[in-house]
Amino acid sequence: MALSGTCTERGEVKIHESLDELSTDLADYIAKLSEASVKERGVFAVALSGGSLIDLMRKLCDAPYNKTVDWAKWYIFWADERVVAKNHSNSNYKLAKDGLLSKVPIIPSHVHSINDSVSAEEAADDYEFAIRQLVKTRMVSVSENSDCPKFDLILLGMGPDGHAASLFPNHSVLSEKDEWVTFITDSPKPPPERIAFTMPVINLASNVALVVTGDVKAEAVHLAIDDVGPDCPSLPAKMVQPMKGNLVWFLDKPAASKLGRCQFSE
Ligand SMILES: O=C1O[C@H](COP(=O)(O)O)[C@@H](O)[C@H](O)[C@H]1O
Repeated sequence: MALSGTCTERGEVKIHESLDELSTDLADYIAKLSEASVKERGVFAVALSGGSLIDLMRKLCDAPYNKTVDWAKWYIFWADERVVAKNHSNSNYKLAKDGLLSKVPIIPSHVHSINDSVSAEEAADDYEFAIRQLVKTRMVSVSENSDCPKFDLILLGMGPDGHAASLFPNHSVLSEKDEWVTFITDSPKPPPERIAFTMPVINLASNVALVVTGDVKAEAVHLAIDDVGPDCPSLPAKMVQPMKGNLVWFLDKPAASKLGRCQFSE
């Protein structure tokens, strides 16, 4: 069973006894959001990341979710992508295709991957243009006070350095306010060329989940969630603060091992 604690500005924090338990809880959370969104808007616009997240989503491919989720209503995006060919082992698209998308009946034309045959800058521009068209048709919802996209769910991982999507600590793109999709060519983690949703787009989503496992990430989890005072470095994961949406952290015990702030109850 997950131990759950609500930390006011930092969202709900769920700590799991095992990766198996976390995967079940994550599948349940995504399935419930999908059901609510399809009921309310007729569609579910979800942005994926790469890394360990996709394997942790694996239970969605099994019963009951493979049958109960309304896959035909899903629209898939990437909160970050590496600018490599789609069949490259570094591609977040390939990871998701192999681990999830090829195993459930998602409509291929609903899968919005990046153009990988251009530069990172052009890929970011192309992707933003594609999202703009889908915002016009409301396949992606729009925020109340701007023309910005409001994804039903953005699923993020976090690196040991606190990076989320491909937004790395101290990088200038962290302060990007005008673009929806940005690019980098100097990622400290290979491959160097990547695109990512900007912080404003992440923080306008209706729901954001940060899915983080392993003791190598415990210090960054502590810095991102606990109140560590004014000297706390500005971590991308800490900057994930949905303005009106809900934030949920899915952690395993090793990732949560340095957390001090939350009081948890079963
Ligand atoms: O490079 C990336 O890393 C992060 C974290 O990956 P993880 O394997 O440590 O979970 C991932 O969320 C992001 O999508 C990816 O491009």
